[in-house]
Amino acid sequence: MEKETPIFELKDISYSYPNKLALSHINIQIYKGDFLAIVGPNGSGKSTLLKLILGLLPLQKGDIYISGNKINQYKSWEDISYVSQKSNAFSSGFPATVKEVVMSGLTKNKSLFKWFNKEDEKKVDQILERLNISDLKHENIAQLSGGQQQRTFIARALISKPSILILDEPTVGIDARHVSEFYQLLTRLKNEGITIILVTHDIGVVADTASQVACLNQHIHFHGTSESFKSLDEVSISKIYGHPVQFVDHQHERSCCM
Ligand SMILES: Nc1ncnc2c1ncn2[C@@H]1O[C@H](COP(=O)(O)OP(=O)(O)OP(=O)(O)O)[C@@H](O)[C@H]1O
Repeated sequence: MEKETPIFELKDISYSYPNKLALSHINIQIYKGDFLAIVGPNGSGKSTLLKLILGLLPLQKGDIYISGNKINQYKSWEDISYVSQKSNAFSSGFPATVKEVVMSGLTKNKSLFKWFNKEDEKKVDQILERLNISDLKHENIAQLSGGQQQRTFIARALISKPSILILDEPTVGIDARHVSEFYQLLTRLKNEGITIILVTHDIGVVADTASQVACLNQHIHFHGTSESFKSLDEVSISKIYGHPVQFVDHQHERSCCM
């Protein structure tokens, strides 16, 4: 049987900022339908890795292939949606409603100067309903809570029906109920066949939600199924994090204290 082409293939990637080595010899393959959680301590290179995958930083060493094409020859960027860590950092005067922000997610599929139509309005309504924020449609984005803003940006990322969703710490500042709703949404999206790459600090939750976990700290220290990640002991995870990690046993799940 012919081997499946990975959606993303990173070959021996290293990246340095002036005076700072951020990533060293990264090799990783991500396949269609994978839900990969990338975990690691602060400053371990997670955002840098995402930015390289998205072509937002230039390659210095190594190669990245997307669906078999060298990254600089890849053309179907509209298939990839990205929600950045700073998406919900707004100044209070930012003049846009939830509807406008979500609709702007359709612009990458439109030719310049083409106005939005009734069909686009319908898409906005559907995605707002799906994320349970229909009531916020005409609210000013800057005046919403962090959790509401986050869901608005997820809606914006999803409205163009991407086949790949990349999220950088989307649950920062979100309360526990919304975090749990958010992971249920990701599980649904994964079941629909969307490939998901998620950078997060929620180790306990991702181990139960993602299909694969990669532990990054300049190098990839571990990459495997979430089952094999869950079987790692405190000593192994502490080594990855570079400081002691203690597991807390809740009734149904394991979480981490760092
Ligand atoms: N623009 C930059 N210039 C110089 N150094 C940078 C720059 N961006 C990141 N770094 C450094 O590179 C390293 C990796 O940063 P990166 O943001 O990728 O880590 P991270 O794992 O995403 O961190 P966090 O969990 O805190 O968001 C850090 O030491 C950081 O200080």
